Amino acid sequence: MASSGASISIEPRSAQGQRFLIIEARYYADIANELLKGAIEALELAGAEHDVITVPGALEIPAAIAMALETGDYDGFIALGTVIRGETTHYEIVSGESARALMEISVVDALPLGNGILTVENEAQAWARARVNEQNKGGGAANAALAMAALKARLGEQS
Ligand SMILES: Nc1c(NC[C@H](O)[C@H](O)[C@H](O)CO)[nH]c(=O)[nH]c1=O
Ligand SMILES: CC(=O)[C@@H](O)COP(=O)(O)O
Repeated sequence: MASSGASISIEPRSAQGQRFLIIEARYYADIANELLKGAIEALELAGAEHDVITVPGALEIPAAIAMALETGDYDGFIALGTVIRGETTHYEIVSGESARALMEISVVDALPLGNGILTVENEAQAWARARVNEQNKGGGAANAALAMAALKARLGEQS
């Protein structure tokens, strides 16, 4: 049955004139490089500008976004990192708390945010997800941020 309501697409439009901040945790530096490559390619393809800031680990990403928010310079955020399970319960803290804090800040502050923090069992799983010519999760996170920025702009136009 056809809907009578307006349809709001979240397909990214051209992001010309928009600026995104990539926050990358370089805990696993080589994997971080690949995630970053995918994210930058996606932003450039959409015509968006970007800055990159680096933090030590995934747990620092949400606070870095909170700090950057105060500048008012960004239309969206892309969180990149890799968390690999070790011997202890620390994995649960790093993977769960980083995701929880990202969800919280994105909802509370209505932020276009793509979560590209891999949470995996081993490096092989991480590489398969990071490689631009495989799962390209960095590009996927950037595309999610672009889509949400487009949605926010469209909803702003309607109000
Ligand atoms: N084990 C991983 C970490 N751990 C470090 C934390 O993110 C944090 O930097 C530290 O606890 C100091 O506050 N970070 C990752 O990004 N990936 C890991 O696998
Ligand atoms: C995800 C982690 O924090 C992990 O790398 C820590 O390893 P471990 O549990 O062996 O200390």
